[in-house]
Amino acid sequence: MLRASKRKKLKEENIQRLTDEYTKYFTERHSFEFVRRLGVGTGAAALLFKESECEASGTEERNVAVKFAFSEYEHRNEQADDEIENERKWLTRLQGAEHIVKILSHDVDRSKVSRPALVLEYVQYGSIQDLCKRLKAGNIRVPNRVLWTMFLCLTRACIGFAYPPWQNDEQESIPINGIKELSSIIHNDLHDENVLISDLRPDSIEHRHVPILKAIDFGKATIVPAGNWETADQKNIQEAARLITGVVAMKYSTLGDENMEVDIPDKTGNLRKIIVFTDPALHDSPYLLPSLKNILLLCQAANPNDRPSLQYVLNTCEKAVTTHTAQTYAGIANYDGASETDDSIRSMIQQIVFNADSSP
Ligand SMILES: Nc1ncnc2c1ncn2[C@@H]1O[C@H](COP(=O)(O)OP(=O)(O)OP(=O)(O)O)[C@@H](O)[C@H]1O
Repeated sequence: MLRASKRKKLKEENIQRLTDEYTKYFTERHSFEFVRRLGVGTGAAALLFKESECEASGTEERNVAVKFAFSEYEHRNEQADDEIENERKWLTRLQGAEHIVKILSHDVDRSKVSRPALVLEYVQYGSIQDLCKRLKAGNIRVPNRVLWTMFLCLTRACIGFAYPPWQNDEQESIPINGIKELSSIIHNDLHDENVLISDLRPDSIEHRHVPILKAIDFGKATIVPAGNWETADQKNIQEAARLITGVVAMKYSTLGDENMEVDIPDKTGNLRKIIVFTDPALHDSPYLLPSLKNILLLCQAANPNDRPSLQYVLNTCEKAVTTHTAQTYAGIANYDGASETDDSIRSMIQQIVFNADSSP
């Protein structure tokens, strides 16, 4: 058995060797320039490159992420390689959805590199986990209106999984009259390091002040078989609501889920007792609008059949994002509703997202 320090050293050497290999490969074949390492997960590492392309109008530059299979333990290498290939398959199928990271069309010649790799759109403002760390350090509460927008993003990502194909950064919505078949794809690993923060979209109501979120890491994605106890939509929306719970609780990777019985109004407004499995910080939060708290709780119902449909969650979030103003939050006791104005939201996002250092 190797000592932890020795294992760490070997791991670092291994990542560096693969980094050198990919830098050589992409520099020679694709006019890429290595910038820095983006992150290391359990089965892969990601590198940032600057890509320059000569167009008639001059040289165009863009940042791209290269993700390659890597694992700390050799016996898991094959699994890590399989996950990259699995991710390639799903990202190709889900290509074009606005809230899912794009796979870029650079095939990697496997005979020239030792491990499989993907070239991806670079999502530049760090993960939800990075955000939670900053919130915790600054003891900053995320305004309700920002939470609604973030949840709407993740709901659209879930719709993205459910109804491919998509085209040209298409905003995901439920197709009408069954013109698309339900895919039953589950992401299967939608945790706070697998949702990254991208840019604002000044011409979009949803992303004028709050940047767009994108799901990454489809290595464990799969299809839920028909007749499973939990459908793909039920599982995906539960993971999405849990992620927002982490933002409310300012906890990252440390949510302490518990079963609890709560009274929640159903679609018709009747109170029902429902068992939910979530961190008590969500239920106990004094500053959330009841409708936001309820929908987050409901999506984490222990019985998947109690979770709402994607259509219901989409309609509820869309309505909140498009109609709520700071005034909507004026009645919450001991809460400074001024933090819900457009100006406050803009300056908070500037402080905790755009001015923050997202490099490791
Ligand atoms: N497209 C991207 N843009 C920016 N950073 C990225 C991108 N893809 C990956 N990263 C960074 O690299 C890290 C590792 O990537 P990823 O989560 O996909 O690896 P993994 O080993 O499959 O993860 P896990 O441990 O969740 O299985 C991410 O947490 C993120 O910080």
